[in-house]
Amino acid sequence: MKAELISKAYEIAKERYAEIGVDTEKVLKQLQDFHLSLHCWQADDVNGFEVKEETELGSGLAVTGNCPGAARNIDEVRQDILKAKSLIPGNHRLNLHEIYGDFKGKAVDRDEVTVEHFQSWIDWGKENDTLLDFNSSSFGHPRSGSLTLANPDEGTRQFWIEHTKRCRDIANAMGEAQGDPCIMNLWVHDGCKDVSVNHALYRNLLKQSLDTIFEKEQPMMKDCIEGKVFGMGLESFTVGSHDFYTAYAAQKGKLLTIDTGHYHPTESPADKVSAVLPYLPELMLHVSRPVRWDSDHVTIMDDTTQELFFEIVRAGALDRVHYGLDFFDGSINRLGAYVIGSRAAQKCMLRALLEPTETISKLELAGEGYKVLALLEEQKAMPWQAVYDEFCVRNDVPVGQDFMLDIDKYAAEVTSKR
Ligand SMILES: C[C@H](O)[C@H](O)[C@@H](O)C(=O)CO
Ligand SMILES: [Mn+2]
Repeated sequence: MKAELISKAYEIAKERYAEIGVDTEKVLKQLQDFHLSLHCWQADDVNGFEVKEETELGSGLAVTGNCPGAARNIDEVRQDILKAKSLIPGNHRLNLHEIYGDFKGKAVDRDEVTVEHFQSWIDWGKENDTLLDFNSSSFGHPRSGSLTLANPDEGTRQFWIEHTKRCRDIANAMGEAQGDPCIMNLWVHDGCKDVSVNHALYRNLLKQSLDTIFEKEQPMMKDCIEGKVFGMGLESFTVGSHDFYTAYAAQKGKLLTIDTGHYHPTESPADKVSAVLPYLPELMLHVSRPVRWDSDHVTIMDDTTQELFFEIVRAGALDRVHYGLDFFDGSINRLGAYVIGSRAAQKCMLRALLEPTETISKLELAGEGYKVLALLEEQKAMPWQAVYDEFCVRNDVPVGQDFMLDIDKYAAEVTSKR
């Protein structure tokens, strides 16, 4: 795209926004401070680096598609993530699952993992100016079954408690090493495929497990807990539902993870922001896109995502939210998926930052209903894209669809040879 054209369009956009009281230069600074946490698992279809017998992902999760070029090892995941980062404006964090440890070809069971298995990631983060976040991994293991932390079997439950405690130690060490708290997410698939009568038992067990896991103070990490409406093969009941974790987080001062793919089709994740923030310290997002039974399609600028970012900005909660991504699609170019999803999340944030919220809020409080509607409608066609293009230019990344050229080149030179 022609640099001159982009700059002209931006200058016009800047004036248009100034007319409604919005300072695009200030917004560009805010967008620069908006850091996504890129999920490592999009690079290799949630495979990870454990030495294991071929196992299906399972545990309520599934990745479909066989687009060639998936990363096959730690070097390829790192290479792809750096490539993705070079095509996404701004600087972003990396979100690691425990199964992505540097196990060096050795079988390390989940209750044996230590920070040593993540030392090379910590070093990589430093070398590449990338802060790390972390996740315990309860899926895709011979002991995953349908119940982990809520399993009535003492041995199985203790195995997963030990795993999760170790993950907190690792997250805390990451936080210490990077001088910035590591955000550690806990999601377990625990649930039932069919009708069951022991819901209270499972939930009490999950609560007890969480209490044990969280006993140790870990100052350089933050715990977040993520509910889900159902998982594949676990359709009838989810132990860690949204209500369960919201209540737990409120009582214990933990962060709640809102995964936009984890709710009923007509339930609004955006509406949860102002509902839970009076009770919770902070939120973690997993920005994704549900399509029927799948919760993990690539993020796009759909209404759900846009509304979520509007709600965060309108609530004045920008610095109380952590912005993780959580989609995985093995049917399209994986690097393309990273870039499309990340840019879509940024654009939704940009549009929210460009809203003349104060003006609209005053009109609403003055009872000027039609003007509120009118201004909100007008925002939809304001030239926000020109501001995003300028953001790309200032960050020295391809503007608009030009990133496809880089992705095709990378596919030809790198991923097609895998
Ligand atoms: C890899 C998983 O998607 C992730 O850990 C979890 O956050 C989830 O959303 C499960 O549906
Ligand atoms: Mn998630």
